[in-house]
Amino acid sequence: MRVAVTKLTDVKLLDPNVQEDPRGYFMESYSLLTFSAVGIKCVFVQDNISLSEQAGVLRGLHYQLNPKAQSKLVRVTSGAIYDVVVDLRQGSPTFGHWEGFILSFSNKRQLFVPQGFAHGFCTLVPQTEVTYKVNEFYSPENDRGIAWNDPALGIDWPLRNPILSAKDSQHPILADAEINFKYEG
Ligand SMILES: Cc1cn([C@H]2C[C@H](O)[C@@H](COP(=O)(O)OP(=O)(O)O[C@H]3O[C@H](C)C(=O)[C@H](O)[C@H]3O)O2)c(=O)[nH]c1=O
Repeated sequence: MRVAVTKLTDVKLLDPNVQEDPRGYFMESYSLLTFSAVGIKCVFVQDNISLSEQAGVLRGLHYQLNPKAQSKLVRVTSGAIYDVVVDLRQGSPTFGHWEGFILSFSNKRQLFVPQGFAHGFCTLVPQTEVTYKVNEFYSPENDRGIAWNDPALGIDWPLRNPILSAKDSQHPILADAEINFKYEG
């Protein structure tokens, strides 16, 4: 498995080994052994799947507060997304910085989003299914979000008028958001 360097420390973009043969392909989408070897040592406790029927759906930017903060391992099992993370760790040299990645069924790339980051994506094609592992259970009382279009973040989404849930159209900007993550260097 190859790990691409990202601009945000601890965020990892992964290219798993794909074993192709005349029948098609096989790949280990997750293994504690190979993922620990690249520094992803958390134990995942829940798998999530979302399907977005249309292109232009934007889900995010979400995070859970401590003590229920989540690390996420994200991959696309149908279609394609522009996947975005934002550093929310107070004291981080990249606090408030964002980075975007194209994850797709065809490129088989995965993104590791550590706790302390907001996460969101927009779909690039219809019928896009996103599958992701989390290392902490869903906690509605700790579920928070920041505005996808916060001018201070300046995220360069590949769309202008996304399809949003009511919740995602009402998140505060980062400056007004409740966060409790500390950068540990
Ligand atoms: C996250 C979650 C949600 N739900 C329920 C709550 C709602 O009744 C329904 C849809 O939830 P929500 O609108 O928050 O789903 P998304 O907009 O896809 O949010 C997710 O997508 C962004 C990109 C993320 O990174 C988060 O992990 C997650 O918040 O599923 C559950 O039952 N369990 C869960 O773990």
